[in-house]
Order: sequence, then structure tokens, then C-alpha cells
Amino acid sequence: MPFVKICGLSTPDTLDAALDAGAEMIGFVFFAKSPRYVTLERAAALGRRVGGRARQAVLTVDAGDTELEAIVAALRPDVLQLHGRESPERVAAIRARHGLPVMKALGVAAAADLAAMEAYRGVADAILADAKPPKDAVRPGGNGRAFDWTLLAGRERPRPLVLSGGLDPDNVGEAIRIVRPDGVDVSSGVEDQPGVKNPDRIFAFVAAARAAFAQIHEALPLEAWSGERRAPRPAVPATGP
Ligand SMILES: O=C(O)c1ccccc1NCC(=O)[C@H](O)[C@H](O)COP(=O)(O)O
Repeated sequence: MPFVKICGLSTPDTLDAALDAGAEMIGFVFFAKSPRYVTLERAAALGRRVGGRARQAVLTVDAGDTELEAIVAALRPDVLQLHGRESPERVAAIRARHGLPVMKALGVAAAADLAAMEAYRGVADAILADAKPPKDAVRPGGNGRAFDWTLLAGRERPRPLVLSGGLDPDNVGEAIRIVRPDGVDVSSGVEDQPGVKNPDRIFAFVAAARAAFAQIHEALPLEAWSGERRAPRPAVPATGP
């Protein structure tokens, strides 16, 4: 079942919007230079408000063991989203240490970047394909920047694959139809300005993503038939004289 994740939530009303809209996963950002940064205390309070209605992901960037320990102890998250330069070995170590699923973010700008994903196959529980940040960016993600989705279309790639980067209520349907991901993730596209989420845009995003996922999953059986070699139909027995 594909899922919709709203990342970078930091207030009760926008968290409620994500939950009421039906997002299956929400994310808290633990990167101090981000306008979406939340303290442990704030994230824990928001986490209590979730009350099991969605999975909680915590987003870190090259966090050390002590920081991760503190976050996991305070929040008991469902997923660790690693958005830095964590190597496959580091991802494996974090996963083993915390016993939690890891979603590894990887930047995509060219076909060669898909090869980098291979190194994480069987190591990360999911790959989050994101745009590469601009050269002068202060954060490695959450920049509202999209990449060429056709790079991922019809290619062999690790699964589950979550699509992110520059998605918004107007383009998420097309992105889903092209990439056919297992989930989508958004931050900037449901904001009025960096760090300020807009509940109406959250509702619009979840609805648009849901509609597109429903469409591609309805289409699946027909696509499967088109490539299939069908057995010849049995001859209709002749009847009558
Ligand atoms: O949101 C941030 O500020 C952030 C900071 C550091 C690393 C990652 C960050 N965000 C990642 C995301 O919110 C999403 O996973 C993804 O990059 C999509 O973001 P956007 O293009 O803004 O929708």
C-alpha cells in the first residue's frame, strides 16, 4: 500500500491537518539549521498528539550515536530517516543498534545516481529519492527542488522507493504516474514559506497523491496483461451438423 508522508511538521494545528488528511507518515526534522527544526521536547509533545494515527519518522543529518540515542529514547519513532552522507556501513550500524527501519535519502540528478542506490539495497529498508541540493544550500534536503522524474521511470531500482523533492499538490499526481513510487514525501510544497505549513495545501497534497495512487493501481492489471504471452484460445468445438 503506497503511503504519503508530510515532513517537517512543527505545530499542533499543522500536525492535525496531516493526520486528518490521512497522511500515513509524518516527519520531524532534527537539523539545527532548518526552519523546520524541532527540539526534542516539542517533537515528543507532537508525537504524543499523533497517538498512533500515523508512523513517525525522525530526520537527522549525519547524526552521531549520542544524538540518535537521545532522539530515539525521547520519541520512540517508527522510522529513522537519514538525510546526510551516511555510508551503507553506517546505515547498517544504525539500523542494528536501534532495531528500527531506516529510510536513506539519496540525491538524484543523473542516471549515474541510480547506481549509488544499489549500494544501499538490502541495507536500508527504503530509499528516499530526493533532488540534490543547490550548491549554496544550507540544508541537504527540504529545498523544494524537483529532479527529472523520468530518470526513475521504468528502471530497476531498490524498493520500497519513496519519491520526494519539489512535490506539491499540483505536480504530485504526474510524479506518481511517471515514477510509480511506493510512497511520496513533501515539505516545501505544502508551505507558505520555509517552515510554515499550510493546512489547506496539506489536504490538497494528500488528496492528489491518493487519487494518483488509486489510478495507477487500478491500471496495473491491464498493464500486466499487455505484455503477457497468452496461450492460444482452445478451439470452439463444432456443434450441430
Ligand atoms: O526540511 C528540512 O529542512 C531538511 C533539512 C535537512 C535535511 C532534510 C530536510 N528535509 C527533507 C524533506 O523534507 C524531504 O524528505 C524532502 O527533501 C523533500 O523536501 P521538499 O523538496 O521541501 O518537499
